[in-house]
Order: sequence, then structure tokens, then C-alpha cells
Amino acid sequence: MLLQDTQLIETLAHFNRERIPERVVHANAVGAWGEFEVTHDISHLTCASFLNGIGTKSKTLARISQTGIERGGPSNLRDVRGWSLKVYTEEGNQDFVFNSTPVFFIRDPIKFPSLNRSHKRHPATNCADHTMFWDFHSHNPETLHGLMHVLSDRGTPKSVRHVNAYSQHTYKLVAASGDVTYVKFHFKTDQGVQTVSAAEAARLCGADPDGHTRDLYEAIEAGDFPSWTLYIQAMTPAQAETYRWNIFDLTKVWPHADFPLLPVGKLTLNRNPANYFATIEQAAFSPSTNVPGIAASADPVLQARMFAYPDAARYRLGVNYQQLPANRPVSRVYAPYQRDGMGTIGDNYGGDPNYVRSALREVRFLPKAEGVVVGGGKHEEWVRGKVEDYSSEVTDEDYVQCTAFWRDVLGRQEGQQEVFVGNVAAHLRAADERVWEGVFDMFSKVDVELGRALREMVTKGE
Ligand code: HEM
Repeated sequence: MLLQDTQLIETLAHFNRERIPERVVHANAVGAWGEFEVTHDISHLTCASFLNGIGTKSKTLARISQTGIERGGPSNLRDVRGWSLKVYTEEGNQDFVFNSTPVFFIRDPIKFPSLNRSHKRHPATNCADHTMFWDFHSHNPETLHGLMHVLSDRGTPKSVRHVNAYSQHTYKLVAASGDVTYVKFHFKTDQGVQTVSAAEAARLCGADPDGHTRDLYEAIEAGDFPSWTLYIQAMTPAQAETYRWNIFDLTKVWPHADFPLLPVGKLTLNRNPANYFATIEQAAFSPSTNVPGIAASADPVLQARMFAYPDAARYRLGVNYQQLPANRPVSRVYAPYQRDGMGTIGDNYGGDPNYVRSALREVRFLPKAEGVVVGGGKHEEWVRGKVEDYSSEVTDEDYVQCTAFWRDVLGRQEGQQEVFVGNVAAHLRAADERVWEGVFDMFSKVDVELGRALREMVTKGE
């Protein structure tokens, strides 16, 4: 064997470099191409062209993931499902990077690495560790509302076709006038929310670890296209000023009785990617990727995410990740001031001026609406506020929606309160006894009876 066998050397060398860093969270996923169609007019709320005109259709790419487990892990593990959608519009890409629970665990973004580490592997044993899971959650009880959703049977969906997706954050819709409406987005599955029991999920993790991946692929191949209906909840800035809940706190829902769901459109997934790595692994989604007419709110977690995702994409896929086929906008983007770098694809703007304000080639920028600042919207950036250290202290008010979930959601579904206590107890029993008391206390604040039932089940080992 000689080094001159170039084909051999190239083949082995390339094989050694096949892996790219997997996502630090949401590594395990399925995905598909699809189409979004506007069914209801909201042009008075947003100038986003893909949302204007009933019947307007846009191409999409969806990626539905599990948060904690590494790439290739069993698809039935209890977890929050991530739900990302890229809409390729004539004004550039619109990314929705949502989750399957209506609320998130934290509201101070610096806690995000801690949250995820407590769900992942212990630094010494390299095993999932229930003690650190409960140690984290019982000492950061703002996480409880999100946790209750995951520990109900919603944490073990039947398939990814049977999950809803929620923005959790408040976003802004911006009208052509610059007027702002605060919204929460909801994609509701048209297949209906369906779940499996904890016991069935555990069985499937062994019997069919790729179950959800195959389910979506085979449904699409068979022409049984899954779909979701997009709704918004809409609130004016004036309503936000006096609303009971801080709309920038994503541990809270807006009850539908206060802000009903308004239908907007329908998403259908109708084509499997020809190649998983090229399309789904190399896709990069970010809450900062917004078209004119959709903008981020002041939610500090959303603001932090707008840094985190492009940063992760540059690390994972390289500085030119926006040029990869899955991420490339379909509309013409002319940005000759962003060029070169590792993995440059295409003609790299040829000899066009690479500095601003050249007389050799005139560049016209989009006209700026009167009073509209970067990020869109007239309203919020004009409000004077006080800059102060952010606090995520927990008060009794934080338990109110947890209690409502326990009594009004689980309590109205036959047997679901018992299922919930059983799910929590089974998980907690595997944790060190030193963390039990804190967990009983936390659940007692939701409902005294819940705390008592949990204590009894865990301590008696029933
Ligand atoms: C401070 C809060 C958060 C931070 C710092 C954060 C950070 C990240 C990072 C670094 C990734 C990997 C991105 C990549 O490698 O391309 C990711 C993925 C993801 N996150 Fe977050 N995240 C946060 C909160 C949230 C919230 C609130 C949601 C849902 C509302 C969410 C949904 C997702 C989804 C769906 C993915 C997978 C994206 C994909 O399909 O490629 N995350 N997150």
C-alpha cells in the first residue's frame, strides 16, 4: 500500500472529518419540507408579505427535536420537543424557533446552561442524574410551570405529528404604519395532541428507538401529510401596560379567556429531505431571523437567544452557514459587505465594491418608515424605563398558573392528576433523598393535596 493511492487517502481522511459538532441542545431531530398558506387576513397587524393575502403560499423547512438527548437517542424519552420552522419568503427568511410547551422554565437567560446541564449528564458519572435535576428545579421554582407540562403525559407524545408548538415569548407584529401589536404564536397540530403513558414510552425507547423519525418519514412518503394551524393571541401595548402578567416573562401564559386564539394559516409538511445531513443537520434556525413585520419583544430571554443561535451556527457550521442550501434565502439578498471566510460558496460578489457608499455601484437600502427603529415598531423603543439588575425572584404569584394547570387542565382530564403524581414520583425516587423535601415543598405550594400525595407515594415507595 502506497501513499500515492490518493483515493484511499482522501476516503479515509474525509471519513475522519465526517462529524460536525452536534447542537449543544436539541441535537436529536426529524425534519421535512412543507408549505405555509395564509387562511385569515392579519394585514392590519403586520406588513410581513408572507402573511398578507389569503391564499399566499410559502415554502418551509421544519425541524422537530428533543431537547436533552444526544443525536441518535431514543425518540420516546420524556422531554420538551423543539419545533423550528423556516419560511422562505420574498423578503428573506422567517424563522420560528418554538417549543412543545406553552411556557419555558426560566426567565433569566444566564440560567440556561444550568437548566440544561441539570437535565443532561453528571460530570463524574456521565449518566443522566435525577438528583441534580431536582436539586436544580427545587431551587429555581420559576421552572415549575414548564416542568409540570413535561411531567404530564404531554412529555411523552405519540409522535412528532401529535405535538403543538408555542412561541412562549411575546413577539411584536409591526404594521405598515409602524404600529405594534404584541403576540404569542401557537401552531396547533391538526392530528390532535396524542400521548403515550410513561410505561409505553419506556418500552418504545427499547423496542423502537427511531420510532418518531420513521413515523414522520413514512407518513409523508405515504401521502398522509401532517399539518398544523397557526394562531396568534394579540394584545395592544396599552393592554400590556396594565395586564396582570408581565408579558416579557415566558414562564406565564396569556389565558385564552383574556386573549382568544385568532387563526392565521396552515402549515403542511409534504416532502422528505433527500438527504438528512445536508438539509436537517445543516439547517440553522434563529429567533433573530425575522422579516419586516415581525420583531422581537423586550423579553430578556428572547434578546439573549438572538445572540446565542447565530453564534452556535457559526461554531457548528462555519461563518458562511447562511449560504448553505437549507439556510439560503430564496429572495435576492445583496450584502457585499459580508463576504469571504471559510467555506465561501458561489461567486462571492465577484468584483463588486466591498465597502459602503461606492459611486461605482449604487446600492439602495429599504426606505425607513417614519419613527420606526431597528427591530421594527414605533411603540416600545420610545418608552422610557429604568435600567436595573434583572431579578428572577419567585413569589406566590408564580404558583398561580401552576395551580390552574393542576386543577383546570389536569383536573379536568380523567385520571391525569394521578398519572402526573405517578410520573413525578417515579422520577424523584431515583434521586438522592436529600433533595426530596425541597420538591415536596415546591409541589405543596401548587396544591397542598398534590404535595401530600407525592410525599406519600415517594416515601412509601408505592
Ligand atoms: C436563554 C435561553 C436559550 C438559549 C441561550 C438557547 C440556546 C440554544 C442553542 C445554542 C441552540 C442550538 C442552536 C444550534 O446549534 O443551531 C438551541 C436550539 C434550540 N432551541 Fe434554544 N435556547 C434558549 C431558549 C429556548 C426557548 C425559550 C425555546 C422555545 C421557545 C428554544 C427552542 C429551541 C429549539 C427548537 C432549538 C433547535 C433549533 C433547531 O432545530 O436547529 N430555546 N437553543
